[in-house]
Amino acid sequence: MAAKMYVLDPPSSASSESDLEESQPEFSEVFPDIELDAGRGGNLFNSPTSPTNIPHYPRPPSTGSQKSPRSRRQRTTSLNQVTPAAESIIRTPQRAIYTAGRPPWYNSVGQKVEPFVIGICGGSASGKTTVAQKIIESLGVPWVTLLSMDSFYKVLNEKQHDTADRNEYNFDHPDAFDFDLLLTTLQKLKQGRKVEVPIYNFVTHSREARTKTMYGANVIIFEGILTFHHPKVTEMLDMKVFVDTDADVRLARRLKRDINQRGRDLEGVLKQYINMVQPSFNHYIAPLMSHADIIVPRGGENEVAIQLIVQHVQSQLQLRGLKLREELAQAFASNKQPRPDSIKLLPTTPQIRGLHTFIRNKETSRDEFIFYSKRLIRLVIEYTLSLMSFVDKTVDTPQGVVYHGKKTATNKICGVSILRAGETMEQSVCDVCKDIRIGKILIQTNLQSGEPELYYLRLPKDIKDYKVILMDATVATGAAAMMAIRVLLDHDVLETNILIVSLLMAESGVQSIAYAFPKVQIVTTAIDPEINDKFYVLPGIGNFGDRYFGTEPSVS
Ligand SMILES: Nc1ncnc2c1ncn2[C@@H]1O[C@H](COP(=O)(O)OP(=O)(O)O)[C@@H](O)[C@H]1O
Ligand SMILES: Nc1ccn([C@@H]2O[C@H](COP(=O)(O)O)[C@@H](O)[C@H]2O)c(=O)n1
Repeated sequence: MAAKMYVLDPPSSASSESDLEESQPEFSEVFPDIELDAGRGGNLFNSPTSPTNIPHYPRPPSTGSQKSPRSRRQRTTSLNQVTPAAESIIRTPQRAIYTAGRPPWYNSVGQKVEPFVIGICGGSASGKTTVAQKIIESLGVPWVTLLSMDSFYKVLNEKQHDTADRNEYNFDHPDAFDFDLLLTTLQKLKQGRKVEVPIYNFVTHSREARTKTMYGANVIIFEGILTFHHPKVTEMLDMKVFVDTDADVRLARRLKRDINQRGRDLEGVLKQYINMVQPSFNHYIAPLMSHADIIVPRGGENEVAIQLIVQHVQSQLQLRGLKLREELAQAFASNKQPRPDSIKLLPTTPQIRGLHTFIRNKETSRDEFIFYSKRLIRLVIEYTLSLMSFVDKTVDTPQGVVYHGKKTATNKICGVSILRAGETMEQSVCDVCKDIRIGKILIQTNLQSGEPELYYLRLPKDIKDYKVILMDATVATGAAAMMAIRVLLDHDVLETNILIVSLLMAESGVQSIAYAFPKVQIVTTAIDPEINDKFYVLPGIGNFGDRYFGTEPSVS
């Protein structure tokens, strides 16, 4: 399935422009197009509808200019985006759901697998962005981050602004760029972490107030006129591509683009080109060609060169590729390990076994299934709270007598549900933690690869300061739970501050999580011994989400 390029405004899948006036400042989202219902976290799924049974409404192809009802304008700003697969957008009257997600970017021991970084360098209007778009289209991987060097133009002072307005400021000199910011941004992206990328406005020669939130991906493309200028940046590139297009073609394209899109006039473009763009190209940019692994003459129309690049990237991705679930399923299957202390199993009382008997019974009606699941959820959530640190608190009773009590050491507790099944646990956590904030992570299984993929996330912006109760109804191989934990760690949540909470876990899943993330507490009401070749827990409860939301496939 080919990933298609969509330039959205608000932007495409994994990047979001965080606009100070317009966005909700308390939450950051990966897919801002998804509209959540009002409330603490919003309800992504109006049960019983699941994303898999909502019809697909592919988005019509974009022309490349960013358009939304919020701000319709021509592209005057730097281009940074992460691409979703086009066919994989579900549109309902209320919301859009992206159904192509990011495959695991970590291995079976929880360590990150670095993305493949392609650097594209070349003169202005040589076709760098076009080449990048074509690579993305052909790559067929669902999650690619495209970072543009334009975002890192320095902020100008008043005098420099006047110079720029007279077309006399040299934007083609290395000094025009903030290489420090560029370096840290690229480093963070390469580590899979969240970054805020400036949005550059070519009309005003300035950064916009809003930024774009971007995440590392399996492939990162970084393009710009001086991509290979800084040795530390060049070091980070796994593949260096130079787009070599004739100067007259570049000038012709630039004239058209700058007049149509960047608010310039003919005279100004020519003046800037002759005095700065051309000399800087000859002096700084053209010599960078010697760093390139591949030179692409003529740019985007050179299909052969683009296919060669794509084949190389695909083979590199395959080398790093993961059969994560399979690996996890086998990791601890034959190798019986003692359970680590981080695993907190509720005492297996007759009451707990009784509740399990209801929800494991295939004859249990949906109504009863929901009722008894809710009871069990409440117990596991209360138990989770009992694992928090408590401090002494003394109060006066209405009788004027002192009571020496306790209170939780922190009020900064946040719930994060792994959609869809984890959402069933939200109400319970809201019932026991007053005013708790709820985040959401949508992870689904890719039906072709069998691997979990990250589709959407919405987390409180300051989540790093919180203890996080991460909720999923069941854990089998642990692949999805590990993905969610990885997301939290990438948002700087401390491993010691994460508790993964489930009704039922498989022994090997528990072991995998505990081994990969030893400081994460794992809380559950039962641990089953096996998983089958479809990665279902045995004896298990079947598909919890399907039974709870009533979306079980009908048996004819
Ligand atoms: N092969 C091509 N044929 C015609 N126009 C092109 C071609 N490649 C790029 N362009 C146009 O030239 C301009 C600059 O291309 P772009 O890919 O944005 O270059 P860069 O990123 O190097 O500045 C854009 O307006 C684009 O539409
Ligand atoms: N305020 C600015 C900033 C940059 N430029 C020109 O943009 C060119 C780089 O962008 P490409 O998309 O062409 O790679 C560069 O050559 C600068 O001269 C500008 O005109 N105004």
